[in-house]
Amino acid sequence: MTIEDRDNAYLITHALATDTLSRLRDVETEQVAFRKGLVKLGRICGYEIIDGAMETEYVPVQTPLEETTGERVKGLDDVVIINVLRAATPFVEGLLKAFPRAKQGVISAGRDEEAGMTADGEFPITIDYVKLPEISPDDTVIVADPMLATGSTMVAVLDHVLAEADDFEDLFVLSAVSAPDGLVRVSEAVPEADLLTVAIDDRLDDEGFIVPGLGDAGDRAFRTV
Ligand SMILES: O=P(O)(O)OC[C@H]1O[C@H](OP(=O)(O)OP(=O)(O)O)[C@H](O)[C@@H]1O
Ligand SMILES: O=c1cc[nH]c(=O)[nH]1
Ligand SMILES: [Mg+2]
Repeated sequence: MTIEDRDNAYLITHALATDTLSRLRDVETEQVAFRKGLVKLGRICGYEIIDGAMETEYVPVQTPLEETTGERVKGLDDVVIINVLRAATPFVEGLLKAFPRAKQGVISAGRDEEAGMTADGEFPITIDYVKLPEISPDDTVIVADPMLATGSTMVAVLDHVLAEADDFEDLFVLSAVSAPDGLVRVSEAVPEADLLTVAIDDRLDDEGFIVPGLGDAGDRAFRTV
């Protein structure tokens, strides 16, 4: 297992995750490679969640030669993945390779960049669209967004999730890169969530970008700059 406990977050330290993230950070990585990198990182993170957080059970298996004992992951059908539009879309595509039968939700959320960051280090968040599946007590809920900067978006998203579901097996917030301030904001607002991230970076700049970070993930994946 390559998930390490770091105070209020769990770091996904798989070598392929850090390798992929390093390529995503590179300013020379162009749109297609960037998008594919997010897909790959989502798949690796999905496998790590399975390895680190899901139970297995022993089951009898009849091979073509004889009966033996196999080990299966429990609860693979009881997974809900919530895609925070838009940067999470390729990340979620990768996660779905690990959880192909997941129920999916979508929340469109955006920071009001023109309003800018408040003195408290938050952004006003606009939520345009919310469509969530039914969340059951047995479900592992994964809210995916590659960037956790001030945490304002994630807190707003989790408000919607928790308004519709208060009973679930686990609630994971999965990101590729997180800023320390964002991790603290989300863990204080939603203590029942476990925060999983591939990297915890140094700081936020005056515009609320993660430094060193990887820039604007949505713009790089969707080529809107
Ligand atoms: O932690 P925060 O300070 O809230 O910032 C993180 C958010 O910013 C990005 O989305 P953005 O608002 O750029 O929307 P986009 O995905 O459409 O580009 C990112 O994908 C997060 O959703
Ligand atoms: O650094 C950041 C902060 C918010 N959103 C991004 O895409 N990148
Ligand atoms: Mg963006």
